Order: sequence, then C-alpha cells, then structure tokens
Amino acid sequence: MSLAELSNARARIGGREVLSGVDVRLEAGELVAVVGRNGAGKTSVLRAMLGLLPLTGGVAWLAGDDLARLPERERLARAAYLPQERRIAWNMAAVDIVALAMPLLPDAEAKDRAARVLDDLEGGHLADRGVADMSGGERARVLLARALNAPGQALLLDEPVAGLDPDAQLFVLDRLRREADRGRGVMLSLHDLTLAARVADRIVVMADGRVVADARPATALAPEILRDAFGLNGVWIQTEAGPTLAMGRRSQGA
Ligand SMILES: Nc1ncnc2c1ncn2[C@@H]1O[C@H](COP(=O)(O)OP(=O)(O)OP(=O)(O)O)[C@@H](O)[C@H]1O
Repeated sequence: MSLAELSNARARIGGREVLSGVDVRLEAGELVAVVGRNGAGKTSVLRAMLGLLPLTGGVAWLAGDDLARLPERERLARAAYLPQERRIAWNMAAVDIVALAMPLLPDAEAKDRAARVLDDLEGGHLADRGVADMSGGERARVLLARALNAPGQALLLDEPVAGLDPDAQLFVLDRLRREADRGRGVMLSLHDLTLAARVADRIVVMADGRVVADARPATALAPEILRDAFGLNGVWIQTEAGPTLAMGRRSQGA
C-alpha cells in the first residue's frame, strides 16, 4: 500500500486543467523528486495528494483510503506538508511554530520535541527568535522542522531547499534522505536536476500537467527528456560528488 497516491487525477485552476490524468505514488522508504519547468504542475501534484487541490477526476489515496472521505484530522495524521509559500502571519518564536505540528501533545512535551527537531536541523540557535525577524533561509529551516515534526508518514515538500545556501541545501537533502531511510516516504519538488539525480530514488518529470517520466534518475532525466520537457541540451558527467548535469539551452528551432 502506498503512503500517498494519485490515480488518473485531473484538476482545474481558474477554468484551466492543471492536472491531466496524473498517476503518481509515494511508498514508504523512498525519496521521490518531482521536477519540471515553471508551471508544469509540481505544486498542483503535491497539493492534490494532500486534498488541498480538489480533483475533477480520478482518485487521491492516502495510506490506502480515498482522501476525499478522510476527515481533516486523519489527513494530518498521515501526511505532512511544507508549502512553497514561506510567509508566517504571526511573529511567534520558532520553537512554538515547530510545536504547532503536534497539537495533540501537552504543551511542554510538544515544545521539548520541537526544540529537539530544531537542534537536529542545526537550527537550535533560532529556537527563541521570532520568525518574522529571520532571514528567508532561516525561516525555511523552521518551517521544514515543523513539517518533520508532524506525525505523517508521508512528507510532501514544495521546494524545500529554495533559498538555502549550497551547504544548507546538501544538509537538508541528506536529512530528508535519512528520513526516508528510516521508513517515511518523502516527495519533494526541486528545480536543481543535479541535486535531484543525486538524492532521489525516483524522479517524476512533469510537463503541462502530465507525468512524462517516472523512473530512476538516469532514465527519467535522459537527454531526450531534458530536451522535450525542459528545452535543454544536457549530458550527465560522473564526478566524485555524483552525477552532474552539464547543460545549455536549446537554440530556437533546434
Ligand atoms: N492561483 C492560481 N491561479 C491560476 N492559475 C494557477 C494558480 N496557481 C497555479 N496556476 C496554474 O497552474 C499550473 C500549474 O502550476 P503549479 O504551481 O502546479 O506549477 P509548478 O510546476 O509548481 O510551477 P513553479 O515551478 O513555477 O512553482 C500553471 O499553469 C499555473 O499557471
């Protein structure tokens, strides 16, 4: 049984179809990267898998149950989400924001746990600071800690490394890899194809609201897919750090 799955999913935003018969699944223990050009449908896939984007066709499953029939509380228990939008309305301390992921725990216990998760993400120094007074990357780390602290086995993360410095990107991806190795399922959207190829077990390539590849990195990001889905000329080079994509834009009409 998949932790989360879309089966022939269709969805519309503002009268336009943004998902056109999408099949994707997330299993326990795997890290799946969703890639594609701007507007390809990555966020829409993640939101549909959480029930945040209603389907006009097909089914979204969460741990074996039809998501549409699951009460909100049960959805929260099964899946955690890091939205692309990093804005937080209230200037609460980081540790309190992270503790919000565990609303059913007594306050002191939730705060203890939140502090540990922040520490583990090398964000312990941020614990007592107000999130409105943080840099974008610091706030991103706090919100990631909140998602990791949530009980759901399925972790759906929209561009979790956007705005982070290179070392922080590698650190966060390693941390998410560990989360998958411990048995959670991690699905994340990512623009950096080299990072996606290094970290993911499987890559889902989106284009125009459709899945055009869903396979191991070397297959999903083969030169013809780079050309058709991304408009890139690309070759993979094996380096000590892992596969690295050398790429250039395809010239017009090529
Ligand atoms: N609020 C909105 N109103 C109207 N159309 C929207 C809205 N949000 C998304 N769309 C459209 O839905 C389609 C899919 O968008 P989505 O955000 O899923 O793409 P994405 O692959 O995540 O893009 P990006 O890489 O830019 O974040 C796009 O065509 C986009 O223009």
